[in-house]
Amino acid sequence: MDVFFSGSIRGGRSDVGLYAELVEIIERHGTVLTEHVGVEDIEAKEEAEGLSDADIHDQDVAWLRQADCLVAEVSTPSLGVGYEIARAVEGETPVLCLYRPAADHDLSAMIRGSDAISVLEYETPADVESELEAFVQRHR
Ligand SMILES: O=c1[nH]c(=O)n([C@H]2C[C@H](O)[C@@H](COP(=O)(O)O)O2)cc1CO
Repeated sequence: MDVFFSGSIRGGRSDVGLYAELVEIIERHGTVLTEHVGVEDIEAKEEAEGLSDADIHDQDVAWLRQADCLVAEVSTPSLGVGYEIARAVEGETPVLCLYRPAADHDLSAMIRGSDAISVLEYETPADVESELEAFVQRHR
């Protein structure tokens, strides 16, 4: 089972450690196509590999098409994450968003207000582990 994990990169990297923990939980149940989202210095690595913005976009859209479901950490707002969520919804790929109410930003109405998107509020990965596992298992 393939999971697309979305998390902020250019929107801000303050939650990168959390992304890595969530990726680790999901990887117990399937393949995370985008585990690079949880890698500390990913932009430097992509640059060293010579990846253009078009390469990044096209690869991510291909992974979105391949994914059985999408899990997004949405506490740090990100244009790229919002774009990936919207494309997943359009493609009828199940979407689970994880949001920490203690974060600096209120969750967008375009996420919380969508019937096609499930939102789980949490404080630490341990709080959300069993529901996250159940979501991933349900969409294998
Ligand atoms: O270098 C990148 N690699 C990459 O895979 N992405 C994708 C995956 C992330 O879920 C999302 C982050 O978007 P943003 O950079 O706008 O915060 O976009 C985004 C970037 C940079 O925009």
